[in-house]
Amino acid sequence: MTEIRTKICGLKTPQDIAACADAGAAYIGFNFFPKSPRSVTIAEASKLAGDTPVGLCKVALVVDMPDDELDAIVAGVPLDMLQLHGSESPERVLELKARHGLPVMKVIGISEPADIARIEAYEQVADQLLVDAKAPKDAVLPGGNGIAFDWRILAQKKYWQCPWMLAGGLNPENVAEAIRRTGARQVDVASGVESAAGVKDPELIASFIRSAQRA
Ligand SMILES: O=C(O)c1ccccc1N[C@@H]1O[C@H](COP(=O)(O)O)[C@@H](O)[C@H]1O
Repeated sequence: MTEIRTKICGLKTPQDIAACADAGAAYIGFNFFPKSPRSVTIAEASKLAGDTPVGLCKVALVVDMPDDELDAIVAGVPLDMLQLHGSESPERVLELKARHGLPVMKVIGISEPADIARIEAYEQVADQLLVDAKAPKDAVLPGGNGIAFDWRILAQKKYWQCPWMLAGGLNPENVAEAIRRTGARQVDVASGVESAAGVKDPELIASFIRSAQRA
């Protein structure tokens, strides 16, 4: 059986990093969206990256970020991957891959079956896809809202040409069912492993990863 790989997003403290490493996460996310309760500065992320064990993939989450700001992040933080969580075009994905020499994971928001077709424009240019719930129109955050989409929509998917990850409203209670229903081999969570907005809970992180790996 293939191992399920987990990404824990929005880490802010060395304890968060240790909890993810101890529990066997494959990826950790540093959030650079200023309005998020999970956002970190370049200096904070740089320190956290220094505390991260080798082998744990360090992902920077950015949303439609201008070049000068992203240049500063990439210069200041040792990263392994960029996560584009805005309305970045396929051309922008290619541009950022070339500019920074880092793999890019492009997020596609899903709320109805027609949204699946949007993935096709990215599967040949992105290194990974993150299939997340589309944020409600009035939401402050474009992700991290703890909202799941109807996983049956993914039953209509074909197999994409790059690895993909499932996100949106996942937590220790529902992650195993989400994996079984969608066939995802990688899962991502932010709010579902927190005791309060932006505060990660080591027990919930461990429980999430255990549940995913036993699915
Ligand atoms: O987590 C955030 O604050 C956030 C802000 C802006 C864009 C994306 C964000 N989070 C990403 O969304 C997924 C799903 O979140 P959740 O598990 O439903 O809370 C999360 O894993 C992040 O990649």
